[in-house]
Amino acid sequence: MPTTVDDILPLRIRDLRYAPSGREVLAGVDLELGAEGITLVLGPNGAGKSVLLRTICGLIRPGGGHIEWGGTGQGGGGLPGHRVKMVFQHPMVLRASVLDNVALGLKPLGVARGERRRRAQAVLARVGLAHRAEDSARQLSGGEQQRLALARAWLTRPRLLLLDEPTASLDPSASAEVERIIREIRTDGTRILMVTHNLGQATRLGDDIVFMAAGRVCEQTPVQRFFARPQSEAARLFIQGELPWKLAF
Ligand SMILES: Nc1ncnc2c1ncn2[C@@H]1O[C@H](COP(=O)(O)OP(=O)(O)OP(=O)(O)O)[C@@H](O)[C@H]1O
Repeated sequence: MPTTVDDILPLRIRDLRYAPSGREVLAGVDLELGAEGITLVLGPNGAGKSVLLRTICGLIRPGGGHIEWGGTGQGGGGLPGHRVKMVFQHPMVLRASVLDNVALGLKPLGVARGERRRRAQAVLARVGLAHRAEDSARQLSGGEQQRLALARAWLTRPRLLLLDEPTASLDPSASAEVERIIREIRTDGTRILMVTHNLGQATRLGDDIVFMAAGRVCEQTPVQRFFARPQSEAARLFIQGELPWKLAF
């Protein structure tokens, strides 16, 4: 039986460092992501969670360390193109229709215009925005814009999706809808690494938790064990609401 070599996962990160102007923002991050599931990144403000995601997707160049993509054993830190996508707390929305905003995701892949629009329409139906396809994207609510951003990322069937607080500005019902979409994207075969400050959301969505403080990963633990018996003192204080809002670097 032929074996498929996964060019993205597992993802192995070793001793990742980033110190702009000499201040350590990532102070030696070790992390491993297996082939499936949803990993939630928790930690206090300033822990380096967003910087870690931006470094993984190539928006920030690390000062040191190693990112190894996939099961080939070949590392080097190069990003394997469109197979890794990131969605931000405030999504980028162009002055164009909802459909064109989503179809845009397929343009770099050389997909013909008609096919781009057909696939965009199909993914819009999956995020509940099919009826808004021809509306101006800038007229969408915050929750709808976030669903648009998820649709644009989902359209390309990424192997790994990085989500930086995608529900931080949303009300509970809009958040619940985004959580439903995230679960569907995962079921479709996309690995998810997501930052959140919402502990309820972490228990609802997460398979495991990566807890960060002061630019390091303190622990990576299955979700139920994390909340019942965190391994690190920093995580225990964080769960109890007693960790200082920002740890000194
Ligand atoms: N592009 C950047 N270049 C240099 N420093 C940065 C950059 N982005 C963030 N920082 C700094 O790195 C530190 C960690 O920021 P980061 O946004 O990763 O924290 P976070 O854990 O995501 O916090 P929050 O929960 O508040 O979003 C902060 O002190 C921030 O000012």
